Amino acid sequence: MSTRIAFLKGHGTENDFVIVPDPENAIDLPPAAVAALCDRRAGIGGDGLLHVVRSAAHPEARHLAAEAEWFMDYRNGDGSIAEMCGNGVRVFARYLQRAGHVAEGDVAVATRGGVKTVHIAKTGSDGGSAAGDITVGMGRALLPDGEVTVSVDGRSRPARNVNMGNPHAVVFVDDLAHAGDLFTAPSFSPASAYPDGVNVEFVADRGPRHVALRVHERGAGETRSCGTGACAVAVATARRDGVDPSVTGTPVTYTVEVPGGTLVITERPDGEIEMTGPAVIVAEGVIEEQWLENLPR
Ligand SMILES: N[C@H](CCC[C@H](N)C(=O)O)C(=O)O
Repeated sequence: MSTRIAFLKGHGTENDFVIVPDPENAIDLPPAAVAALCDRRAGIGGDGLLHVVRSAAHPEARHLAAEAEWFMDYRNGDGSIAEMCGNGVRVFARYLQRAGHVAEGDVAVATRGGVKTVHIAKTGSDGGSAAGDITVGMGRALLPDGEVTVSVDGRSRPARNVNMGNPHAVVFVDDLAHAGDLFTAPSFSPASAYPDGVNVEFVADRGPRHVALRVHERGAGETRSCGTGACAVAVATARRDGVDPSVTGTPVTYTVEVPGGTLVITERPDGEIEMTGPAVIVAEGVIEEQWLENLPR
């Protein structure tokens, strides 16, 4: 009799995730297994997978256990590992709340990009789909120097290099259709700018402090939303607009429309970036361990 492993499905502005609760880090999830679970036909389907592990039980998070009881072991849908996932950490917090591990209010979550503070507002009657339910302290953006270009459909455009713990290239366009079909990853130059690949965001203005984006995510393809990408876009747009809260001493807030909804990003004078948006648990079920064990390794 095979063991049945619990999973849940959730999303934040339609960036969707398979959630695998595994407090003691007992479930082996090699890249091929993650890719199979995230497969939208032969598996459960998701842009990524959130492996829910106690920090003390994971070699990469043990040193953070005193600060954050839970570690978000984030994987991209192709099985690759990313340092951070902004929509994912909101959905992760929603899972912790639903499972009774945390109440509404503040919770610290360990990630490969450091410990993030998450504030869970009182869940609305709609189960958390309302915008503005969960706020994440995303840390500071790094804006490395050096020219970067991104090419799609044979046209190169300048891009702003922004690191949110994971790498981003932000391209300003007049029309989001200029991003092309995004069936394949845009190319970038110089190759040295992103030795481990990059998340590419195309941004169009929608009004004062209001932009819209499309994104090709490293390890996932075009997604309906990217939380770290929305933060990178907000900071790149602020700098394009000549705004730097560390200089003005005043926070700046951007509304970022993603194909799957809306995220609100605030950059504070100390450089901390806060992202607010919804997070919804859609379903729960079981994974047949026999199926998981028979996957290619
Ligand atoms: N694909 C990204 C990780 C997920 C980021 C995105 N889903 C987010 O919400 O931040 C990367 O490889 O860096």
